[in-house]
Amino acid sequence: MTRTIIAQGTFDILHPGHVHYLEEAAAMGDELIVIVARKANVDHKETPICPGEQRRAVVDALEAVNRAILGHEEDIFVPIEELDPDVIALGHDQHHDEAAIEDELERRGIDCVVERASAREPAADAELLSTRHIIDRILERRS
Ligand SMILES: Cc1cc2nc3c(=O)[nH]c(=O)nc-3n(C[C@H](O)[C@H](O)[C@H](O)COP(=O)(O)O)c2cc1C
Ligand SMILES: Nc1ncnc2c1ncn2[C@@H]1O[C@H](COP(=O)(O)OP(=O)(O)OP(=O)(O)O)[C@@H](O)[C@H]1O
Repeated sequence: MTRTIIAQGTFDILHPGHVHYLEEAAAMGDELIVIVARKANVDHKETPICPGEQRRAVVDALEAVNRAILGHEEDIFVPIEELDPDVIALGHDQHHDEAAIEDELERRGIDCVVERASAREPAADAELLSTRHIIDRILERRS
């Protein structure tokens, strides 16, 4: 049986940290589906620069990713109910609480475990492993 993994995030300006996360998530099973956050749900940091469909299409083009979809506008558990994954792979710094997600999965009768992925260690000196850091660098260099 196919083991389906879900990863999620904003994925505004891609960098090697995203690739690390998605490759690690893909290695947890057979099929990786990525839920790309809607702008309205990115409320814990600055609004993404790139439109949602653009963010989705670029993630969808990555080798580790079988399919990327735009998330639900209001209820983040609707796509999970539809996709019925075996594992939700949380990013190393995602603000979501594992126990709260597990409670909601149980409440909705979804049999799925929650795993936490690791952070990418900077491979080279000047590697920029955060969208915010890339934007800060652009502002610094171009202003
Ligand atoms: C299990 C799970 C499912 C998610 N599904 C959706 C969704 O359907 N729609 C959406 O806009 N965001 C969804 N998200 C993304 C969260 O809203 C997201 O973590 C956040 O907005 C993106 O921030 P980040 O890139 O800092 O992780 C989901 C997150 C998790 C953990
Ligand atoms: N350096 C990294 N190593 C491993 N995973 C990462 C790294 N950077 C981001 N991720 C993961 O990729 C997913 C999407 O991240 P997100 O789009 O928030 O990018 P970000 O670079 O962390 O953004 P920002 O720096 O603007 O907060 C999240 O699950 C996050 O944990």
